[in-house]
Amino acid sequence: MTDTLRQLAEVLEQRKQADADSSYVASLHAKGLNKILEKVGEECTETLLAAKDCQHSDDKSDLIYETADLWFHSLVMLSHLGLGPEDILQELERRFDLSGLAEKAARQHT
Ligand SMILES: N=c1c2ncn([C@@H]3O[C@H](COP(=O)(O)OP(=O)(O)OP(=O)(O)O)[C@@H](O)[C@H]3O)c2ncn1[C@@H]1O[C@H](COP(=O)(O)O)[C@@H](O)[C@H]1O
Repeated sequence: MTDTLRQLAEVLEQRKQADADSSYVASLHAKGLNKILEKVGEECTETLLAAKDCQHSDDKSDLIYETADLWFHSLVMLSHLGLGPEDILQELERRFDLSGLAEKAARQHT
């Protein structure tokens, strides 16, 4: 699973140097951060709608498709800002064995 993210991140880094006419990722970088954020927001909304629509259905394919779009555009956003999936995975790993409720309580006492 992590290997897929690593491979995609490598492609995204290569596409920073690519021609915007032949690469969707390069075209997003060329349009700049605001366009990338607009796409992340759009995909986020589409993911929420797909989740609502499929909650009582056995067919979750739309949710899988929209979440893939959201993850992909989030990775482009991170790449644009000099970050990659390894930074997020590292943060998630740091949180292993730390209850969300305990973490929240600790924050409220600082
Ligand atoms: N995983 C993806 C991926 N997921 C989604 N998309 C594109 O993201 C876009 C999603 O935007 P929308 O659904 O809003 O469609 P749209 O209306 O065409 O978009 P806009 O015109 O509104 O920007 C579509 O063009 C999809 O093809 C992706 N484009 C590329 N990748 C990966 O990135 C690699 C590099 O892509 P290129 O830079 O195009 O070579 C590819 O080999 C893939 O591995």
